[in-house]
Amino acid sequence: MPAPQCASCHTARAALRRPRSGQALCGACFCAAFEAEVLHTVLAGRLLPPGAVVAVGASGGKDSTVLAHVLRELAPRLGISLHLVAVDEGIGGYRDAALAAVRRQAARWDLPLTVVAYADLFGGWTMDAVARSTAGSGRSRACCTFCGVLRRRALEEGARLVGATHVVTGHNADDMAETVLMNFLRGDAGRLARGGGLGSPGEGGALPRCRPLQLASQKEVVLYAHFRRLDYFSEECVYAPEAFRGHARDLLKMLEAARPSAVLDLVHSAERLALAPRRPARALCQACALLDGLNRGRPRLAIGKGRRGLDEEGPPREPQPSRPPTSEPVPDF
Ligand SMILES: Nc1ncnc2c1ncn2[C@@H]1O[C@H](COP(=O)(O)OP(=O)(O)OP(=O)(O)O)[C@@H](O)[C@H]1O
Repeated sequence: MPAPQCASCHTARAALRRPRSGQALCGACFCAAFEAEVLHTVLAGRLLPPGAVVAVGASGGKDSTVLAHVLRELAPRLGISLHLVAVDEGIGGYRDAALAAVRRQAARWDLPLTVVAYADLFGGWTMDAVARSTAGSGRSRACCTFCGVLRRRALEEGARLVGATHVVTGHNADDMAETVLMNFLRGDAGRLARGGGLGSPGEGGALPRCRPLQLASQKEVVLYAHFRRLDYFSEECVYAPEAFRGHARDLLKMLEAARPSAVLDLVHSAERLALAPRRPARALCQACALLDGLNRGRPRLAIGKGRRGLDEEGPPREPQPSRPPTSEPVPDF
């Protein structure tokens, strides 16, 4: 049976059915619809005002590749300028190849690119050194906790370096729904309450951040990359396989099979949640608390598995001399 006609232009043959609506579209009309929806997300949420200098967190993966491409298409209408910021976490056998993809994108799209490295920002610590330091049971989970916090800080530093006024990341609806599930499963009411919405207005002096793809499904991000023939890096991080997120992802797939709207329902429920009162400011920010634990050779304390961790409050600690990760810290996992 021949493919139906595109429901939008009525001239080309449809190349896909949109996963959520079932609408049959040709590749060109699908890409135009996808871009229009991201434009709507940005305008309706007032995420990026005219004149904004936007640092795009560029990992080389499909989401940030699609985000950078879509924002480049929309930039003239939004009146914004873009700067790619890539973070080199120091993950051997993974990040170098991903960074090569970012460099190709920057050259092809004629966008400025700045690379910032954990090793330079965090007193010599790379993710490989952190992984060695936290080796033992639960190693990979700890890696993702450290990496998430440090990457957030690194992106902020990179964005400031290039004079950005806003930071955007490529998180899509599936990423957000997984995060909501993870926070529920961990009973982390504070993160649930803080994680909703399309971004943060830039509290505590931080640059405003947003996620323009937050309402786009992973399947459609992949379809957009396919029809726009985008070149991206698709391998999984070497530390990801045992991360807790994998369980949330499996659970989400089962939920979605039973209830196709489950992903967006979870995203929207998080937007409306206000479970926990705001926590008082910590003596140390998350990144500094983690680095402090690493430098003491006690990473377990920093992620909340010790007596006074990331999620516990306490009086400020005496500053410790920074210890470069040349010798193996005593693992306490
Ligand atoms: N090394 C990095 N440098 C700059 N930004 C990053 C980096 N890693 C992640 N990000 C930003 O954080 C977002 C979420 O990253 P994460 O790795 O959690 O998810 P992802 O779905 O695999 O994203 P992507 O497909 O873009 O890699 C990315 O889309 C990107 O904007």
